[in-house]
Amino acid sequence: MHWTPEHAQPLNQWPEQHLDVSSTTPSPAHKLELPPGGRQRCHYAWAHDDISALTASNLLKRYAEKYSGVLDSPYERPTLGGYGDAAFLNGAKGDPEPWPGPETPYPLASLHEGLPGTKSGGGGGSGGLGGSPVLAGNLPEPLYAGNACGGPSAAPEYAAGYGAGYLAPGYCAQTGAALPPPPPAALLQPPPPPGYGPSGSLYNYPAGGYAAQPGYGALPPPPAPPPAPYLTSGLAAPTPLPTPAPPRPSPASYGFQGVAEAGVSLKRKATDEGAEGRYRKYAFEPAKAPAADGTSYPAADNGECRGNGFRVKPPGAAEEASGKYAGGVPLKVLGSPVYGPQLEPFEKFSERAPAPAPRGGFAVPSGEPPKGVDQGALELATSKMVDCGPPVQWADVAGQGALKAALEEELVWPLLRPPTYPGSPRPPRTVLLFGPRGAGKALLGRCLATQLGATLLRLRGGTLVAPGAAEGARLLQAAFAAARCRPPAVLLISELDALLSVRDDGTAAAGALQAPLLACLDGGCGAGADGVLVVGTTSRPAALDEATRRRFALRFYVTLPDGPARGQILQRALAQQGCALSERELAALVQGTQGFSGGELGQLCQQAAAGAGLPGLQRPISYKDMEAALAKVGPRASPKDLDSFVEWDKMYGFGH
Ligand SMILES: Nc1ncnc2c1ncn2[C@@H]1O[C@H](COP(=O)(O)OP(=O)(O)OP(=O)(O)O)[C@@H](O)[C@H]1O
Ligand SMILES: [Mg+2]
Repeated sequence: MHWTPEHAQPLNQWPEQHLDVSSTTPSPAHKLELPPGGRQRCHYAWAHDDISALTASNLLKRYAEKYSGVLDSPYERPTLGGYGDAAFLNGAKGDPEPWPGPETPYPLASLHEGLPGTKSGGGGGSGGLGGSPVLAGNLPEPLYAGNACGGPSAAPEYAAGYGAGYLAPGYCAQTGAALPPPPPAALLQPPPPPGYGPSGSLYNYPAGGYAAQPGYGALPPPPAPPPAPYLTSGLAAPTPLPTPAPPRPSPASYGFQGVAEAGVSLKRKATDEGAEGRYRKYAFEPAKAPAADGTSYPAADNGECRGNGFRVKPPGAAEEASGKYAGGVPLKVLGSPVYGPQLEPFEKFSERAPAPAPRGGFAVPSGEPPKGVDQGALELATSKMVDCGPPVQWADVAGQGALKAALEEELVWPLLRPPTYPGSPRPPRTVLLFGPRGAGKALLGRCLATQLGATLLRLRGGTLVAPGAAEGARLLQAAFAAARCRPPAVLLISELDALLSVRDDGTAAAGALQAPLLACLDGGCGAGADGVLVVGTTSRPAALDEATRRRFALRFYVTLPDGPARGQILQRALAQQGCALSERELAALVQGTQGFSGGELGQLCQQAAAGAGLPGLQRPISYKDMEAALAKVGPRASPKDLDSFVEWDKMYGFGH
């Protein structure tokens, strides 16, 4: 469509123009019925996204080049014909015709044409509602009803330039509450002259806003507008900020700035659309879900020595004073790497300073010897039963990770923790460790004493039974009394099953020492007092009758060491013999000692050492010596035994 003088008529007398920017004839879809009494509706292409991005960007470019020149030169109202560039009218694809005459302002000036207050004459703009590239096509009502649709007009002399900026490409009043997003900008214009702007009288929106634009009222806000021809008017925009689609402001909020900002972002959208379809990136985006948190913390590196490798003493290294704990300093006892926080080094039990006052439930009044206990027996017990071995850290027990954790959580911490409230349940004072011979039950008992900072008193069931029931009973009571005298104390009774005679059919029978044992466990002879923990161990749990079994609040299965634990025990034992097998040999040995207990592994190494020569004269143990020793030392626990442990654990154990 070409610009004709009829377009110079007042806006509301203009014939309805519904131009599809892609053609000069309105498409049926674009032909909107005028609402009754409604004013001229201008429906711009961008609301119906008829203009292609390419066109928009071409137009943008072209106008940017052309329009920028205008701003610098005194404004001359161009002749009417100057706006009629068909390309802009119709956003026709392909290059628009050369711009006629001097740089003319943004063709939107025509929007002001015929508006009250606009300078008459020649009209302006590029063909009025349908005349501007912005206006081409069926775009929704301009926001400024006073302008495009009969409102007060923009100051004429700036109309085109500023009006263009202000009226803005594709900007027309919405007759409804739901307003299309403001058109983008051509709006990067220099600020309008004073009085020309939303606050000026120029814009008085109809009271109560606009009726809903057909098709807009009830619908969800339209998608962000596609690039529109109005972009042609924009000067070279500064790099618009990547802004999300502007919120849909109410009509009154559309000031020059508002539109400018919106224009900028929309302009950016258009160019972005034109460039790589980045338009969408400025549309409103729901917040992205935070990245799925799939990252787990890397498992602790068990490869390091602290994890589960014994710190092997280099061959020939001088034997360190015993009593030091693992941490690179060889111990007399076999041990596994650090478990849990490294504890303070302890001195030997006998030389050690008085045990640190135990904290929490294990704190006890100073040990008054219990009444009625034979003093002789007490001294005997104290001298014979108190264990002066080196402290044992969790790390000195190879493997058994789950069991160590259970012991710490179920026993050590509750004992060391102060009673949470008066009358709170007392922590357990008795624990039964059962499992194959040499599996490390006593070692764990010693470890508990170290963790509790307690005096360790050890006795074996077999030793008690030997002198006869009466003597045994006396010793037992003395042991419990001694423990009571040196709180906190751990009373480790190994081979508990020996205190109970067992019928041939394997069922438990009341043994000679069962009665005194139960009495002591029940608190007689001072055992149940605070500050004394009784650890019973047995490799024949089935021999314990129910009465005895129930006296132990906790019951844990001490299993045979697994492969890695066997490797650690072997390494340490061999290192103490000044032997260093190759990795491969060690691996073969670990493989060949399946089912061995820790005790049996120790015996194996001792056997190999014997094969390597007399003590003190022996050469380093070789793999061959180990192979020879394997012929003599084997695992004692049979698969049947192991099954019975598992069964008993299922029935009476605490699992871990
Ligand atoms: N897990 C282990 N880590 C390090 N050394 C171990 C381990 N298990 C056993 N040992 C060593 O094996 C030997 C026997 O251990 P312990 O006396 O604790 O076995 P036990 O279960 O009490 O045997 P028994 O049932 O015969 O009393 C000890 O020298 C101990 O240091
Ligand atoms: Mg033992």
